[in-house]
Amino acid sequence: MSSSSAAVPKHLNFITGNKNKLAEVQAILQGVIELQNQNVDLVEIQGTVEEVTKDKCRRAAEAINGPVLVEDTCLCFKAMNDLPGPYIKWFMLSLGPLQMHKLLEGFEDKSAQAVCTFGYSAGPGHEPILFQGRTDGKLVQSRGPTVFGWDSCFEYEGQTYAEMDKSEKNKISHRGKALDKLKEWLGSQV
Ligand SMILES: O=c1[nH]c(=O)c2ncn([C@@H]3O[C@H](COP(=O)(O)OP(=O)(O)OP(=O)(O)O)[C@@H](O)[C@H]3O)c2[nH]1
Ligand SMILES: [Mg+2]
Repeated sequence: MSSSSAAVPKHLNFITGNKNKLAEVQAILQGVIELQNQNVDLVEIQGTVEEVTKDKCRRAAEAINGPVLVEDTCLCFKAMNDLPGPYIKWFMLSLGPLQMHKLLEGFEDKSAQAVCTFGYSAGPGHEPILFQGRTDGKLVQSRGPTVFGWDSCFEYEGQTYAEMDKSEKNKISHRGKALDKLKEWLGSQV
């Protein structure tokens, strides 16, 4: 039987191969809960971000046979009815941050939304619990260091993510907001 009930986790095993994500999650959860990390190459299905994250979470729990935290990040363009969404990684790999803005060149509306969805599962057979954060911004020509994905082409209130201090980004970012919900849930489990 599938169940979402679980005891309070003493630590979280964050399954990701993305070092930049890991660094942000470590910084945001510092002092809240111990974070471990394993890099497991997980198949990512097609679907809504919730479907993608739940499936990723179930696969991760089965792969390590224990409790896991996973995360999937989307970048959605309003002019494209929310595409590329969960498929942004492939656009990043193909275009890179310097050409990303060209995707919306033929559109007046440059609105973009960054969406971060964490999934926690207490182990195989335990239904994943989701925590989602969304930040509205727009797609712009790359400004700032091109260290992390599309940070340099996502502008929020006049600054790209890449132009902000890390702590500033974490306060308003899709990931920061999703982790606020995770922290709230951890607090409510005591
Ligand atoms: O500029 C950015 N600021 C961010 O805050 C951010 N978060 C994720 N990304 C990128 O968006 C795609 C998501 O794909 P994704 O969620 O499947 O990640 P991934 O495959 O790299 O790692 P994981 O699936 O092992 O966790 C990947 O290209 C990531 O590099 C970001 N880029
Ligand atoms: Mg991935």
